[in-house]
Amino acid sequence: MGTRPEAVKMAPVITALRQRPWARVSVLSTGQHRDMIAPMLEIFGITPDLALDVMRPGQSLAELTARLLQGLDPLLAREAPALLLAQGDTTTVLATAMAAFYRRIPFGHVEAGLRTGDMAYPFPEEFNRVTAARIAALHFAPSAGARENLLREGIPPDRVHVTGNPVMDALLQVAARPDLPPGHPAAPGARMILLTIHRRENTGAALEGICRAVAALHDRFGDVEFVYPMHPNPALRAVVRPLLGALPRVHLIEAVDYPRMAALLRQCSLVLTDSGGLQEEAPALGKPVFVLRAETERPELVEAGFARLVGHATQAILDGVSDFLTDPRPGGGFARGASPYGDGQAATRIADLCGSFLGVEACTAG
Ligand SMILES: CC(=O)N[C@@H]1[C@@H](OP(=O)(O)OP(=O)(O)OC[C@H]2O[C@@H](n3ccc(=O)[nH]c3=O)[C@H](O)[C@@H]2O)O[C@H](CO)[C@@H](O)[C@@H]1O
Repeated sequence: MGTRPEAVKMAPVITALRQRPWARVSVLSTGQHRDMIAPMLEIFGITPDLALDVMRPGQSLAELTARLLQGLDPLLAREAPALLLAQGDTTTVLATAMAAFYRRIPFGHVEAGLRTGDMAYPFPEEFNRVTAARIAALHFAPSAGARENLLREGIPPDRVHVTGNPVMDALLQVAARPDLPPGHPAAPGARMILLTIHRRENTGAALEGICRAVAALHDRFGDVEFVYPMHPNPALRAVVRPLLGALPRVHLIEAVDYPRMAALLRQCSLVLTDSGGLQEEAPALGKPVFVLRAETERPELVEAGFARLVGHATQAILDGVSDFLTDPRPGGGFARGASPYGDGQAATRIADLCGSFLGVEACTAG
């Protein structure tokens, strides 16, 4: 794993595998987002066993991929795992799948089959996940739609399993903790909107467009407070601070740890985000989502009415969110109900499937 979302989604899988008598699990952190991954793993009581140090200032995606391959290969030669797992669509996942291929180690892909159908969007993630799927021996699809995408690409059906998304396992476990911290202080009766923005395509003019919509909503609705845990990327902060920093009911805060994120999700009335994970998490806690992207690889959320795709244009966001805030219906016209991403038992299913793939499942009986 290399980034914060990989940590949150793999933590339940690591825990489930570690409970199997047949499994010896090594956790490898590639260091892609080292500062964000370590605290996330700590929440789940996980410490990486192996670590790479691949980040260099200003390096290109090609350099990062090359450095990952060079770092992974000797580790795979030494550890010689029976199975290698990675989650999602980062450069770490692409390089892990390729390194496994070169060493002829079976690769299992968690969160398999998400697609926009556009290689350029999101960039480079669509390429990363399509390529990882070509290599994978085992595909753990979060939804029936994701499975269909893989079958359309010619992946044999017996290799594709709908497990749900382990983000559900992580969220439901953490949100149920008795020591969940408080969310963010807000005026009595205020409606809180949780905002996060971090995707490559939402920088520069796109980010400005989103911030102008937030500023206009702030001025239009006096009972609304925004809480924005900011991604550490300085390029994002340089745009956000001048546009939103002085507004009294827009709270720009540092990135929060996962229990605090669960508390903010519980507290909020609405989520505005370009995050994949938050799109999946918000409906699980009954919160509507406006997706600040032109396309989503999670169409089931939009089709079932849990989320609306609103892009980054100021007027579209302003109109969409204003309609929601003035809609008298409960939930503002958004759907509420069972999440399309499962019941919080994805990790157990993934561990079971790894066991049967390796032919050791009999050892887990009882
Ligand atoms: C194209 C795309 O959609 N790709 C996604 C992308 O990940 P992402 O967009 O989901 O990433 P983030 O938004 O960073 O968040 C992730 C987690 O961090 C929590 N969080 C957030 C802010 C904070 O202050 N404190 C927190 O605790 C938050 O609740 C959530 O669980 O790559 C993943 C890896 O392959 C993919 O799986 C995933 O499809």
